[in-house]
Amino acid sequence: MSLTMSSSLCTVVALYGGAGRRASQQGGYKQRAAAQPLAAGGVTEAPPPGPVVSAPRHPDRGGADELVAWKSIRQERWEGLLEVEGKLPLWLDGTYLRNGPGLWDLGEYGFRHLFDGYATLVRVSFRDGQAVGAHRQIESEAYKAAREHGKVCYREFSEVPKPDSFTSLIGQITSLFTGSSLTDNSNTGVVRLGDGRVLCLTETVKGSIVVDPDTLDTVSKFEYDDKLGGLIHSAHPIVTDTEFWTLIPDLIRPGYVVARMDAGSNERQFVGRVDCRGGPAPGWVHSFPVTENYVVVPEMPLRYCAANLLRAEPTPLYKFQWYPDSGSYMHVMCKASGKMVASVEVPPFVTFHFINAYEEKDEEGRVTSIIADCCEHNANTSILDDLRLHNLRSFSGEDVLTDARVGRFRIPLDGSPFGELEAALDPEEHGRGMDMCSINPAHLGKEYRYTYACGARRPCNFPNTLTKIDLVEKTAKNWYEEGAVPSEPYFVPRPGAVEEDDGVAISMVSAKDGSGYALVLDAKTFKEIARANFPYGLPYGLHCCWVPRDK
Ligand SMILES: CC(=O)/C=C/C=C(C)/C=C/C1=C(C)CCCC1(C)C
Ligand SMILES: CC(/C=C/C=O)=C\C=C\C=O
Ligand SMILES: [Fe+2]
Repeated sequence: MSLTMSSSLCTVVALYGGAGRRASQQGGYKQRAAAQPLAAGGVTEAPPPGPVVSAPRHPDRGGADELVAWKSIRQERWEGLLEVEGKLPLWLDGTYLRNGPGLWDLGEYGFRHLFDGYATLVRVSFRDGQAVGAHRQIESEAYKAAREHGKVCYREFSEVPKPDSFTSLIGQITSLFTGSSLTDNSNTGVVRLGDGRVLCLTETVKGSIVVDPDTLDTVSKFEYDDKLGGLIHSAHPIVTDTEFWTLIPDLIRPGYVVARMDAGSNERQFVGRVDCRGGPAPGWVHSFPVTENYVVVPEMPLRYCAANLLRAEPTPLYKFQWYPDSGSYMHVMCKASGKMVASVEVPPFVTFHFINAYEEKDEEGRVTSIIADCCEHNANTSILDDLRLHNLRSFSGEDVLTDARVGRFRIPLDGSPFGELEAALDPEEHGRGMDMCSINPAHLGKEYRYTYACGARRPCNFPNTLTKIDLVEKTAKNWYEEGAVPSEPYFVPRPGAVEEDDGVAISMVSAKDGSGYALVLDAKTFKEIARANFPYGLPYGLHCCWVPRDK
C-alpha cells in the first residue's frame, strides 16, 4: 500500500523546502502558499502553490460569527508565516503538532459525529520569536478513497459504508473481522516516538501512520512487525524516549493484552494479559495510565458491542453498549513481570482520557496503592452524543454539556476487593467541564501537581475554557474568550526547567469571528503571552505533541 503524497504536493515541498527547521536554516521564514478558499463543502484536490508573500492579517480573516470549529477545513494544505501578537519566548524552539478530525464533508454528504472526520494535521513551528503555521490532510487510504469516490468507503467511528447490493451480510462480517473494512483514518493522536518518528494514531491498529513533522507529508503506514495481531488498540499509547506501551482489547475472549515496544523498533512484545471481570466484552479503552512500575488497565461498563459494530446506522452509543450491572474495575499489572498485582471493583465511570497515575508508598518505601486520575464524565454516557456535530453546531444558549470532573481512583495493593473514585477537586473550579488534558511529561507515572485541560464556562455545549488544575491546592486557573473553542492545552517545558509548571501551554483556538490562532499561555500564571494568527479559521482538533528542534 502506498501512502505517499501526490506529485503536485511534492513539487510544492521541493520548491519551498520543509517547514520550520529547514526554512530557518535558509535564513528566515517565508510564506510558501497563500491561504486559498476551497470549493464549498467538498473533499478537494490540493491547491496549486500560491505566491510567496507574508501572511496578511485580514480584518476579515474569518467570517463573522461562524462556528469555524465545527466546519470542515477549506483547503487540502497551507503553510505560511503567522502574525504574532505579544512576545513568544525565545526558548520556544520547535514544532507544535496537532491532529484531529478536520474534514467532515464529502461533497453533499456530511458526517454526523466529531470523531468521524478525516485527519487534519496543524503545525506551528516556533523559532526566534517567530511562528510558521501549516496544515495538511493525512493521506490515509480511507481519506484517499473518500476523495476519489465522494463517499465513505471504510468503517469510521460512527459511519459505515453503504453496502452495495453485492455485499452480503457474510461479506460484511468477514470484512469487519479481518479488518479490511476498518478505517485507517488516523485522526486522534500524534506522538513523537523515542527514535524521532512521528506517529499519528486512532483506535484501529491499521490507522497508525508515520508523518513528517516539517512537511506534514504522510510518510508511510506504521507496520507492527510482530504476531500480536489485534484490529483495535488504545488510541493513546504511553510513549517515552525509550519505550511505547499499548493496550489491545480482545473481543473474542474478553480481556486486554498489554504490550510494549522499544524505541526504534516496530515489534510490540507481549507483556501480559488481563481477563475482563464483567460483561460480554472489554470496556472501551481510549487511553490508560502507567506508573513507574505498573500498567493500569481500566475496565469501564461502556463496552465494545459486537452487534453495534455490525449496524449500518449509528446507535445512541455507537459501537459501544452500557452494561451498568457488569461492574467497573481497575486492574494493575507489573511492568517487569506481566503479573497482576491488583484487580479492584470501583464505582461506575466514563472516561476517554486518563491524566496520569503514580504510586503511593508507606514509610518503608513499600507501594501501598496506586493513584490514577482521569477526565471523568460522571458515569454518564451522554457525553458521546454531546459530540454529535449537529449538537456542536446548534448552540442555543442552553447548558447542555454533560458534567465532568477530575476522577481520582485509589487502587489499594493490599488485596482489598474495592477501590475508590472521587473528584480530586470541586468540579465547580473548572465549570464542571473536563477533558483533553496534558501534564509535564517529566512527571509521567510519578507524583504530580498540575494538569492542563479544557474546562467549561456555563452555559455551553462543549468545553470552552482552558484550565490549569492544581491538584494539591485543589484550585483551578481558567482562560476564557467569549465564543471561542480552544483545543487541548499542551504543556511544553522550558529547557532546563526545575519547577513542574515552568513552561508554556499551547492551544489552537477556533475563535468566534471565524478566525483561528495558536495561543501561548505562561503555564505558571496561565495568562496569555502571545498568539500567532492563522489567516483563516481552524476546525477543532484533538491531541498534540511537541517536536523540539534539536531532536
Ligand atoms: C477520534 C477519536 O477520539 C476516536 C476515534 C475512534 C475510532 C475511529 C474508532 C473506530 C472503531 C471502528 C472503526 C470499529 C471498531 C470499533 C472502534 C474502535 C470504535
Ligand atoms: C473531544 C473529546 C474526546 C476526544 C477523544 O480523543 C472529549 C470531549 C469531552 C467533552 O467534555
Ligand atoms: Fe483522545
